[in-house]
Amino acid sequence: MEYRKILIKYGGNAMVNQELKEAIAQKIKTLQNHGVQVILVHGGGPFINKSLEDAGITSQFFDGHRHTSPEALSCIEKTLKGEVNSSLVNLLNREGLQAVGLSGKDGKLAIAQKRWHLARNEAGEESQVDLGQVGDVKVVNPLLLKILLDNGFTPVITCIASDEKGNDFNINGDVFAGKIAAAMEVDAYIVLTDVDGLYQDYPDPASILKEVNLKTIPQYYGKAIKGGMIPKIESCVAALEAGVKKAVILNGTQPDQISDYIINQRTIGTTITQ
Ligand SMILES: Nc1ncnc2c1ncn2[C@@H]1O[C@H](COP(=O)(O)OP(=O)(O)O)[C@@H](O)[C@H]1O
Ligand SMILES: CC(=O)N[C@@H](CCC(=O)OP(=O)(O)O)C(=O)O
Repeated sequence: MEYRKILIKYGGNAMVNQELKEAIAQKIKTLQNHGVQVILVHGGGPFINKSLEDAGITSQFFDGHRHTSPEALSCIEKTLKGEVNSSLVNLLNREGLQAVGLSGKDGKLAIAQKRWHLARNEAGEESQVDLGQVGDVKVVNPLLLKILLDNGFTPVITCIASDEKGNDFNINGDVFAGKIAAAMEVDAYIVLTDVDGLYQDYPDPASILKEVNLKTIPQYYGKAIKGGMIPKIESCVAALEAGVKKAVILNGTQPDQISDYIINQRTIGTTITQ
């Protein structure tokens, strides 16, 4: 298949060092040279962990979502924008791209709403968890991103957004990326993390599931799909259900996987199929 427009979600766990981030930036430039428009959405979990620790703020995860107090949110926003986003924009610009750093707030490209998280215990009982200032994406306004892409700019977007009243929210990077991928009607949604894909028996890499069908996903929750994999898979499902043709989880610590998948069309990673 021909890829004209793709969204890459770059997870913080795959931003291991500067060389690796540079290699990812080079791959994005290669894709652009091949006529592929790229939207880059990023998180930065390990960088946030460090900033919160330095500030003496503790945080806890529920099914891959970080409970976020107002005090933590301020620290998270500074880290994602001032540290992670700014560094990625810089690396892409150095490769010769024209990168534009954004969050959901810019041009109101994503409007958030508070997330009421539904947690399930081992007995299968559901309860609502208040995650504080954690949001979901309510609406995406694609115009700004279209204008940027059509004029040769590379949007680099981090997962902070406000609701209509201007309240700020921390949104899981995968959840945020899946919604943008859907609204931008990309040809492929690529999730870069620090493992080769979804493993049936984590952490055994030999147990990688090469293909998982939307219909069979529910049987993996609580088994293969745990922790950080929950929002990743959920975001792939959301993107596919909204019409995105391909969703795949690749290993961002092996940057060649990006060109292998998009340019050489090799079957790698875990593909979530319709
Ligand atoms: N079945 C599984 N297969 C692969 N990874 C898994 C699985 N279950 C949980 N994980 C964890 O999910 C992590 C990736 O999610 P996350 O930590 O949120 O990364 P990122 O920063 O890329 O978003 C992996 O590093 C791994 O520890
Ligand atoms: C609500 C929530 O969990 N927000 C995430 C945002 C960053 C993120 O998702 O980073 P990765 O893509 O590296 O995992 C957090 O605070 O860690």
